[in-house]
Amino acid sequence: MTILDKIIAYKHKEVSAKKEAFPVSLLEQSSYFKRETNSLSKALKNGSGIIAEHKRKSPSKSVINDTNKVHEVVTGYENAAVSGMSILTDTVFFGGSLDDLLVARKTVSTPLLRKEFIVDPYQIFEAKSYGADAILLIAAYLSQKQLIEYSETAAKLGLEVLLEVHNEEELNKSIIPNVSMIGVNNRNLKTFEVSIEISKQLALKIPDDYVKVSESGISSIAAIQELKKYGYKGFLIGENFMKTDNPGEAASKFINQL
Ligand SMILES: O=P(O)(O)OC[C@@H](O)[C@@H](O)c1c[nH]c2ccccc12
Repeated sequence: MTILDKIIAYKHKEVSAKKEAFPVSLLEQSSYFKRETNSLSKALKNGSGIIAEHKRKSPSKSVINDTNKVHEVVTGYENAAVSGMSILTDTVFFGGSLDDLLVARKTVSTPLLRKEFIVDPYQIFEAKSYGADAILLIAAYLSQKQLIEYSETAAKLGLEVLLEVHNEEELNKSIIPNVSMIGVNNRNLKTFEVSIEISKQLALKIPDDYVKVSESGISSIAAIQELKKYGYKGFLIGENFMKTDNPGEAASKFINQL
C-alpha cells in the first residue's frame, strides 16, 4: 500500500462521516457559498505566476513549520505579490484544516486554491462554502469519468480546476472540459521522488488552451526561468517558503528576483 492509497482510504471515511454530520444543504447556507470567485488562471497569466502554499507538514518531510500563524503567512504572501495561494486543508497527513482556508479567505483577496484529496463532490461544495476560488483534482487516483463529473460540479459553483498529472497516461485522460489549468506534479505521490524534468517532458503534450502549472520541488529562480521556456505560467511552491521563519518575506525576496 502506497501513502497515496492510505490517504485516499482515509478520505473516503472522513467524507462519509462529514456528509452525515454536515450535509450539503447546510454548506449551502455559508455566506461564502454565493460569493463571486476570483480567477486563479487569469491571475497566473497577468502576474508573478507564483502560487505560494501554506503547508505545515507532509508525509515526505514531516514537520516543515509548526509555529506559523495562517493570517501572518497569507498576509506576507499577499504583500509579496503572489498570484495565488494554495491552502492545504487535510489534517491527518498535512496538518492543515478547513479553518485555515477560512482564515485565509477572511484575510486576503488573492485567489485561493483548496489543496485537498478530493474523492467526492461533497468536498467541492465544501471548498466553495469555505471561500475557495479553485480546487485541485488529482488524476493519479480519479477516473476520467470522475474528473469530468467533478470538473463540471466545480464549474457550476464558479470554481476553477487545477488538474494535477504526473505522467503521460494521466495527462491523456485529463484533456477534458471545465478545466482551466493543468498542473504537472514534479513529485511522484507514490514514491516521493522529485524531478522538474517531468514538467519539461510533459509540457509539449499539454494543449495550449490550458494554463500550465509546474508543482513541487521548486526552489530556484533558474528552475522558473527554465520552466518558462517550456510554456509554464504557474509555479506552485510550498516548502521553500514555509521552511523559513518568515514565509512571506521569503516569497517576496524570491519574486523580486524573477
Ligand atoms: O512543498 P513543495 O515541494 O514546493 O510542493 C508544493 C506542492 O506542489 C505540493 O505540496 C503538492 C502538489 N500536489 C499535491 C497534492 C496533495 C498534497 C500536496 C501537493
